[in-house]
Amino acid sequence: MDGRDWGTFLLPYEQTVEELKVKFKTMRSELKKREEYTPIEFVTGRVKRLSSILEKAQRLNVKMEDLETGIEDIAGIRIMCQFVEDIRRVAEYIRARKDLEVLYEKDYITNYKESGYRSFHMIIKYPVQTALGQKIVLAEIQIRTLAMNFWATIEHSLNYKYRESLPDEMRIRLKTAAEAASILDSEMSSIREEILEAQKTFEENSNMTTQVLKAIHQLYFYHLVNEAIESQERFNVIWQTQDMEAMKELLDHVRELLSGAKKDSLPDGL
Ligand SMILES: Nc1nc2c(ncn2[C@@H]2O[C@H](COP(=O)(O)OP(=O)(O)OP(=O)(O)O)[C@@H](O)[C@H]2O)c(=O)[nH]1
Ligand SMILES: Nc1ncnc2c1ncn2[C@@H]1O[C@H](COP(=O)(O)OP(=O)(O)OP(=O)(O)O)[C@@H](O)[C@H]1O
Repeated sequence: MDGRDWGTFLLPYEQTVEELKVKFKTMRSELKKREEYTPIEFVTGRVKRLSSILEKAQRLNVKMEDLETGIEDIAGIRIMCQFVEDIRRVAEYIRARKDLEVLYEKDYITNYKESGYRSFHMIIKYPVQTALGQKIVLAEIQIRTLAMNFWATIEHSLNYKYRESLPDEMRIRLKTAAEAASILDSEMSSIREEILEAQKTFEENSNMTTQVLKAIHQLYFYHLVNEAIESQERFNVIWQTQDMEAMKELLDHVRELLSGAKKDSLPDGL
């Protein structure tokens, strides 16, 4: 091992992790304010411990002088999402950023690892402004769902690096647990789709109801009193049954009455 000052070596990585955490936490709160929904649930980050850097360098045959390029995750952040679909959205936001450059991506969701591990990884180049000037460092961004994170956290604590020494039975059970987490993600996504669909239908129905009531009210302005009363009675019946097809027909009918009345009320010659 060389005699470099390891504390100083890690400084730009520490700054990178702090800056990236702030940036993605800010993105979370901004999106929440703008769109009421944010694809980012929470963000964590860490600088790899020296012992882990050295162990990985040995494992990957990276020379000491090549650590900065050979170990890509000395600085790492992790973005947790509620739904699998959110992961693609977050990746899009990252690709569009001007303050970093995506070097490459690893899609362990489509191509999950032998262990069962699922996540979306991006390796980025990040320019960090140090007291000595700009330094470009590599950093890893892991994007995953809460379920993927639950699995990976537990599997990590069971020491994924030494998986080779795990009994086969344990390996298989961990893989089965990863499948279960993936099924949970799919199920939550489909429930979410249905909830969004139901919310949309509710919104459309409530808009139509408002339009019908406004249109009936307008009939009085054109002295179509009988038509207004008859339409209101039809509305009352439809409202009880919540038959939105019939509501649409009523809306069309009242609109026809209104456009006829508007034509009749135009001055001669127009
Ligand atoms: N818990 C868990 N995490 C994993 C697993 N595979 C990868 N990871 C995480 O993803 C990171 C990147 O892994 P890889 O894409 O395989 O890249 P790598 O750094 O060349 O490979 P490693 O030697 O596994 O670190 C790792 O440093 C871990 O944080 C796994 O099977 N289980
Ligand atoms: N990109 C990341 N963002 C946030 N936390 C991470 C990231 N990568 C790893 N961690 C976490 O940091 C802790 C220490 O892990 P470590 O630095 O040994 O890295 P590892 O990625 O798990 O392993 P490897 O040596 O294979 O890269 C673990 O709790 C791990 O889950």
